[in-house]
Amino acid sequence: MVAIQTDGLTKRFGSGEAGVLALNDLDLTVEEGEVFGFLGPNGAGKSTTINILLNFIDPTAGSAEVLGHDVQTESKQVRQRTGVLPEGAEVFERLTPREHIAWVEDAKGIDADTDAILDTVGIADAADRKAGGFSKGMQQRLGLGMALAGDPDLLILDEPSSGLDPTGMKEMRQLIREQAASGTTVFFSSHILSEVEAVCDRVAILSGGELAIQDTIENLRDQNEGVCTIDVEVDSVPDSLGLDGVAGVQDVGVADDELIVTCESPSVKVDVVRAIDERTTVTDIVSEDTSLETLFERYTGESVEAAGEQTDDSTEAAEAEVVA
Ligand SMILES: Nc1ncnc2c1ncn2[C@@H]1O[C@H](COP(=O)(O)OP(=O)(O)OP(=O)(O)O)[C@@H](O)[C@H]1O
Repeated sequence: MVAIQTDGLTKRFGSGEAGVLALNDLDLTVEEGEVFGFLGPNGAGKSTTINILLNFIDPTAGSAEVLGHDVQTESKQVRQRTGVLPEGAEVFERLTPREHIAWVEDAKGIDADTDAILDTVGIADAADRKAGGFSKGMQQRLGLGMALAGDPDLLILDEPSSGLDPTGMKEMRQLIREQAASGTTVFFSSHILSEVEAVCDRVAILSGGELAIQDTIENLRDQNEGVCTIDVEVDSVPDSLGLDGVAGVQDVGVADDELIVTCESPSVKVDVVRAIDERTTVTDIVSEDTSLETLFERYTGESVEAAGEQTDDSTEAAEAEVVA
């Protein structure tokens, strides 16, 4: 079944020359059980899309369904079955996390296992402390806890790692994976492309209010990778490399015990390694995939930095720590 479907979704703010076409004829499909990454530079229309899905704003044209419910006429059912972490989640300063979850229980008419949720998001120790003094990361964790209340079928997370430290980011990935494994569809927007790459089944890239592409990251790579290079380390370079007969090999270079082979497409790489392996012992292979960053830049015409990814030293250090 389809978790999110938009047909010709269009949103114009204002009119005339001062008007902004925030979304233009967006057709998006998110299957149930998927982890779906929603990407795009600042102003691409991501929040506008999410706000329409949650019926916070009306589309100018087109329609959208969430979990089979029309977002405008059946928004109550949509909200009942959807957990939302808005961008920069704000908390009620005078309420404790326990009271926040109780507030969601009231609003949605559901029962939640509050202790288990607060434990999952890592703020069980602060369950009865007023949220006024919470750090941004704790607020984000609390926001996520509120999204998880009632065991929703769909999680919509707007920049979920915003404000989280490296440990928090790692836990967020883990949690997204766990939610997906239990059957929950996860739809999230992010500027942190490594995060998207690590957890998503499919992505959509928005650019200027229009859908530039939606596909699996693998397919995007396959379609976009042209000429590529593979470095094959061998224990001794044979007199004849045996690569003349391999279709798709464009060039071969030798440096010490390394063969640098240029292939016309990624699918050639396997044949290259097999051919070399028949004549000598392959000790290492280095092959770089097209990164999501490259794809993002290709589809949006913007560099990731310009599009809003934080690439300051602290973020890079944090990411490195997470990967490690
Ligand atoms: N209430 C509004 N009134 C007028 N213009 C708006 C309004 N909300 C959004 N826009 C405009 O619509 C366009 C899309 O904005 P939107 O917030 O959806 O982008 P986004 O992809 O979520 O960006 P970001 O990554 O910066 O959050 C932008 O040009 C924005 O200025």
